[in-house]
Amino acid sequence: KNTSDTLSMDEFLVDALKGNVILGEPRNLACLAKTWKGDGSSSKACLQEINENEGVLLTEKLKAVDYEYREEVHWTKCQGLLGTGSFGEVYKMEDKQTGFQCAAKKVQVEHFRAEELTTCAGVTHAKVLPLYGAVKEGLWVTIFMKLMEGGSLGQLLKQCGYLPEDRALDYLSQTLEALEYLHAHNVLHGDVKADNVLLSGDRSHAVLCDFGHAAQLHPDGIRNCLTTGDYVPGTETHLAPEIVMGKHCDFKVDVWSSCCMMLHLLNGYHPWTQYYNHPLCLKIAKEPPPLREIPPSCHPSTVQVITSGLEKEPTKRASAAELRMKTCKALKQVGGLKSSWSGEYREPR
Ligand SMILES: CN1C=C[C@@](O)(C#Cc2ccnc(-n3nc(C(N)=O)c4cc(F)ccc43)c2)C1=O
Repeated sequence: KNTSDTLSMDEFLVDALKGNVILGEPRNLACLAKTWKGDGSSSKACLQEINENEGVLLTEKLKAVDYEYREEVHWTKCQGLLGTGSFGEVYKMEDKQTGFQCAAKKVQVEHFRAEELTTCAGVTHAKVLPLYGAVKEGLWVTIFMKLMEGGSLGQLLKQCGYLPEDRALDYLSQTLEALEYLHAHNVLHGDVKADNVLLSGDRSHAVLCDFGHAAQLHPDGIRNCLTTGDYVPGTETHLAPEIVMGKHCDFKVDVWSSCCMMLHLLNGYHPWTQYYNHPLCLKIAKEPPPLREIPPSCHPSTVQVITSGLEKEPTKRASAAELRMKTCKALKQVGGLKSSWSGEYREPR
């Protein structure tokens, strides 16, 4: 089918989807999500819109009833808040009909970015959090996703201070696997950090989440400047120099952030914060990369990994694929994954 047919097919589909919740495909959700732009002034929202319920569910475990899927009617939050993502709160939820439990992130329509869904819909990778669907109900967008019993790496760090080198290398390697896949599919994550890495119940598996800052970069390499348009910068301590300087940005910004996360895992605190006050972006632009924050106890190959990922010049910085290989080698050099979860607390360095 040529593009114009496909476009009209998508437009036709969106028209059919408006006002309904169906069991559908990722591309249906991606098309519908693009119509969920907050017009910025909820006063315009007429009564009909406040009552509107539409969306696409991607798994049969979440069952719409008569083309509706409403909170407290068809699904309900259970227990408390799991965490907070970019512009949203995350809850554990249960489908009232099937009893299936998963996680749900609620975002106000005016803060919703279609990229949060268009970049991860249809993405299937062992290291990326699976999307189960999304519905709009009035002025809220609720995004459903797989429940990760181990919580976030950020929460684990708060519990145990900082991680042993082998554990930190293992989580960095899994994060780089996700980035390698996303970058190969022209998706830039935009907010790589410990809070956005979720863990399985036994903490052995990690998945990358939170596409609220993601961007689909055009493969023809047109000048991508993340500080224009509706890009919402990620976490300040993890921002790459080219972002804070408003320069050309590409996938390498995620590699820089992943090594800022690595310093956070190894030290128990974000980089820059022990040496500088806010606004940190001026220091990130001016100062050399924070290599002095690498713990002296680290193996030389671990130092090499972080050094390659914290190159200020993006063209000299390692790609996610290159850094993952270096990280796997470093993990072998330190003797592989040995440290157990003894639950001991390590006072941040
Ligand atoms: C595929 N997809 C769809 C929405 C998404 O952009 C997100 C997110 C997000 C942001 C922050 N935090 C969590 N978060 N999720 C869980 C969970 N699934 O169990 C969770 C559990 C916690 F303990 C803390 C934060 C948590 C999830 C995305 O990636």
